[in-house]
Amino acid sequence: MAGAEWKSLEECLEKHLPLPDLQEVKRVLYGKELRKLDLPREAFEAASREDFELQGYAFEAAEEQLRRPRIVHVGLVQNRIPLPANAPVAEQVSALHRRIKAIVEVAAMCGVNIICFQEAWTMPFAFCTREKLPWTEFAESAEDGPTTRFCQKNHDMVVVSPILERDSEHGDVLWNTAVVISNSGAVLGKTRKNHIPRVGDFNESTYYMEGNLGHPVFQTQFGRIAVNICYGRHHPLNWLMYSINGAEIIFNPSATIGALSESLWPIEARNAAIANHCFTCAINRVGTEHFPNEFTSGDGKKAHQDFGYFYGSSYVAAPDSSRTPGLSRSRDGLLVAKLDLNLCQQVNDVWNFKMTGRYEMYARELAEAVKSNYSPTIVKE
Ligand SMILES: NC(=O)NCCC(=O)O
Repeated sequence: MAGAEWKSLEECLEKHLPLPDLQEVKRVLYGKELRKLDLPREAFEAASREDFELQGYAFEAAEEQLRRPRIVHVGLVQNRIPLPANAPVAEQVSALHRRIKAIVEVAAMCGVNIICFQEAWTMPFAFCTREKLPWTEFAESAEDGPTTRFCQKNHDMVVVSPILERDSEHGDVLWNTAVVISNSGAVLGKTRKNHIPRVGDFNESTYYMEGNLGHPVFQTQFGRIAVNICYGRHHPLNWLMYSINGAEIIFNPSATIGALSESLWPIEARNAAIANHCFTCAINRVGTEHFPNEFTSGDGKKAHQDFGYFYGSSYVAAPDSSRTPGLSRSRDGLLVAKLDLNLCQQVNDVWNFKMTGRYEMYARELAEAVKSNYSPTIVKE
């Protein structure tokens, strides 16, 4: 499995395919070609100074007679942890705040309205270790913890800030949470990871339970948004419920490694955008994180001190099946995408998945299927 030395699928295709083949391959793999955004020169200069990748693409919709275009610029941030996982907790958090501040400033230059960071962005993804300290010390209040206060200084942007939450008002319970901060600076609300992985080194059930807040959708000045945290992307019903509640953009802040999921990555969020007539934004962290103590995961493999390679490759997908190229597999990056939310309804009117979804039939059948005395309908000779 390639690490940082293999830069991206896109770079590989561009290097090896003759132009006519490249165009057809891209048409099939990425849908209709997106226009590159003309981002300000000073944004590229700042990105280069700060050593992160900056890319921008526009998703266009047809002109309508009765509705004006509903334009929103989203920003997706992927990054490495700047300090090693054994550095003092407060120093790690401060270093991540500093890193993200530099990227958010460039997002502001690019006119980003809604920005989303990666899953548990204030910490190393330490849940593989199953150790409690020091990792539980990274947990903070969603309402007024230091990271939420940091995100409230936000350049008139809505900020989606996925953190490890400590809910001190309710038994000090920890959650995997995304806080949504309005562009006014107010905390609009929070949402919690609904599906907790029990796969490979992803031992997250040691730290928190499945989310108990359902599928909230946040009405922002720029559109209705929802957050489907990482492993939730493998669950089509999770995407569906955010969409049924009216989400036009669903963010998927993640932490996932190449050996486990890289072949699933380009498919799942993109399929969700198609199936639910909405935009989806898939974000993954970058690099290999090393932990002080060895751990095993009951899979017969030798004890090890790292998770494997987080392959970045963040991208945005649209309801018409088009998608941006991914950010690189190896560098920190900011992906800016200009969306016209009118595309959601336009694609809905063409494909009618909501109208043809037969949800009442599935609701009835699922209500039966979850009963303990259910026997599956199998017709036998
Ligand atoms: N963070 C997380 O839920 N990772 C699980 C692995 C995956 O979904 O690819």
